[in-house]
Amino acid sequence: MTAQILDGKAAAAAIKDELAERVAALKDRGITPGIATVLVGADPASQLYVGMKHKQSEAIGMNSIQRELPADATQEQVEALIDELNADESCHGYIVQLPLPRHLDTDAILERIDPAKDADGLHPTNLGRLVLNVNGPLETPLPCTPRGVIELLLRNDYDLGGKHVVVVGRGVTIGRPMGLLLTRRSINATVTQVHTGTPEMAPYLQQADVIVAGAGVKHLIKPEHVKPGAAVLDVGVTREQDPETGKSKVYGDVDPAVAEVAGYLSPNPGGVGPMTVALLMTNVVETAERRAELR
Ligand SMILES: Nc1nc2c(c(=O)[nH]1)N[C@@H](CN(C=O)c1ccc(C(=O)N[C@@H](CCC(=O)O)C(=O)O)cc1)CN2
Repeated sequence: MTAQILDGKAAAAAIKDELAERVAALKDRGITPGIATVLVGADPASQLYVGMKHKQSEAIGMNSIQRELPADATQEQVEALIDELNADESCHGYIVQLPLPRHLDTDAILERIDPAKDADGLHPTNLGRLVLNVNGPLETPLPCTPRGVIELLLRNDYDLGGKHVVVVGRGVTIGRPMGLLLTRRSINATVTQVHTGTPEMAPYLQQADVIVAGAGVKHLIKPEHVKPGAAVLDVGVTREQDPETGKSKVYGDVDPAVAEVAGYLSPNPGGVGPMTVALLMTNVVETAERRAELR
C-alpha cells in the first residue's frame, strides 16, 4: 500500500483563490483587510514564515503590515507595539510570531492582543471560547495549524466523525487546541492526547484511525506505530543541516517509510504548513467581514 497524499499546497491554493474573491468583495465596500505580524529577533525560520505570510496576503489583495523588533527588545517595547496594532484601524488581525526570545513573557504578550484582532486564536478569551463553544458557529478565530489539519481532511472528503484520533504533543499552537477542535460536536472525533509525559506511546498510536504528530521530534512515528490504512498528518518540525547539501532542511515527526502503511499521509514539508498560512489569512478576512457585518 502507498498512502494517498493529503496535498497541503493544493488545498491552500484553493483556499487562497476563494479568499481572493472575499477580499475583492470587501474592497468593493471600501474595506481592505489588513494583516500584521510582529517578529522579535532574527530567527531564520521565523523570518521565512513571516515573509510567506506577507507575500501570500499581498498576492490576494490584502494590506500587510510587517513590524520587527530586535532580539533584545524589552517586554515594554513589545507591549507598546501590541498597543499600537490594537489601535490601528487598518489592521484587522495580527499575530506575534512564536517562539519569542526566552526573556519575554509570551503569555502576557498574547493576553495583551485585542481578542477581536487575534488572528492566531491564542488569546485566553478565544481559547476559552474554543472550550465553551462546543456546538456554536465559528465566531472566534481558531488556532491556524489545528484549523488547517481539519480543513485539509475535509477538503479530501475524509470524515472524522467517530474516528479515534491520537494527537502527539500538547503545545499551545498545535496539540492542546487540536484536541478541543476535534471533539466539537460538528466534528465528533474521539481523541487521545499523548505527550512527553506518556510512558509508552506505541500502544495508543497503533489503535489510531488518525495520527496528528506535532511533537517536533524527527521521525518519531515509525511504520510499526501505524495501523494499516490510518491517516497520518505530520505537523512537527525539526530543522537540521542536510548532510548532502549542507543547507538547513525540515524534517517532520513522521518517518517517510510510514507512506507504505498509512492510507493517507500529509507530508512535512508540503502538508499542513501551507494550510497554516492559508488559515491565518482566513481568520483575518473573517475578522474584516465581521467588522463589516458581512458575517
Ligand atoms: N504565532 C504563531 N507562531 C507560530 C505558528 C503559528 O501558528 N502562530 N506556527 C509555526 C510556524 N508557522 C507559522 O507561523 C509556519 C510553519 C510552517 C509553514 C510552512 O508552510 N512550511 C513549509 C516548509 C517551509 C520550509 O522550508 O521551512 C511546508 O510545510 O511546506 C508555514 C508557517 C511556529 N510559530
